[in-house]
Amino acid sequence: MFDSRGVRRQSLSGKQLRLSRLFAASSRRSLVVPIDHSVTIGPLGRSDHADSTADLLARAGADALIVHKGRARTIDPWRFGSLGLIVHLSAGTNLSIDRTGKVLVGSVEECLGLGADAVSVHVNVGSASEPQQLIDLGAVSGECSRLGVPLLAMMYARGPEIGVDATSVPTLSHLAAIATDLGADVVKLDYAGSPDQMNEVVDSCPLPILVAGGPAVESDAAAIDFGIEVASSRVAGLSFGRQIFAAEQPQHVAAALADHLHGAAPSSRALTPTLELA
Ligand SMILES: O=C(CO)COP(=O)(O)O
Ligand SMILES: N[C@@H](CC=O)C(=O)O
Repeated sequence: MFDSRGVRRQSLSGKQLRLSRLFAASSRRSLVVPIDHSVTIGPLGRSDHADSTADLLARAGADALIVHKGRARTIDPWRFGSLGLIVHLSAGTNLSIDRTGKVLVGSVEECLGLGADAVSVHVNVGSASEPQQLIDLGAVSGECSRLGVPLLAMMYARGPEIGVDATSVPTLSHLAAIATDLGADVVKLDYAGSPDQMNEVVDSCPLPILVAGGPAVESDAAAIDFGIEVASSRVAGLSFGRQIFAAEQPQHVAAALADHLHGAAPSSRALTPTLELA
């Protein structure tokens, strides 16, 4: 589409518009903070922890929070003035016989009713229930396309007999390919171990990649250094949960990472080509 001056204008879809809210306009990069761990491991703090975490993330300049639907209702809506809301649709617990099993616990429509900007699904490739988890990813991506809602796929190689290195370039590229093929808009992966190796994964994948933080490191400074190292690759951003909410000073770590990402050179894969707005 061209305007009267012959300048090409991208016609917007709901999915593209919502997706653009999750990335900083300056860098096209994103700091997303998941706090969806409580279904798996139990409470992450006091009863108001989700609200206080959303408050500090908004102050720190993070781009979005990932939380389950019921927990989202414990958060003051005013926190979401600048902070995006991603509602997580997967659940599984560490008390289960199948600790890598995941089931869907909500619908995209329900998340829209909560005000979500996007939804997320977690898939453990290699789990005994991998086939059902793939069915669920495909079904949610279909619903997301119909309703114009971005889908973040959290892809991990996890299972009792996983016969590959879960963070190798081939494995991470395979996980990213599954997310791409089944219709996700953004994929979250473990770190490949070095910026060069992460760039190999980026080069295999048309989707923006966010890197997960993994278990909290021993100091806030180490968490920040780790995030800066990851961000020196061409990934679209960070999805750091425990590195931030388990930090001694979560707001300090989140602010340092958000500042770094937003001041950094744009990632070439930060947004899909259809998201170039002008
Ligand atoms: O899957 C996860 C949260 O959704 C794990 O995130 P972290 O490794 O950053 O804690
Ligand atoms: N994303 C995980 C929770 C955090 O570790 C899940 O869906 O189980």
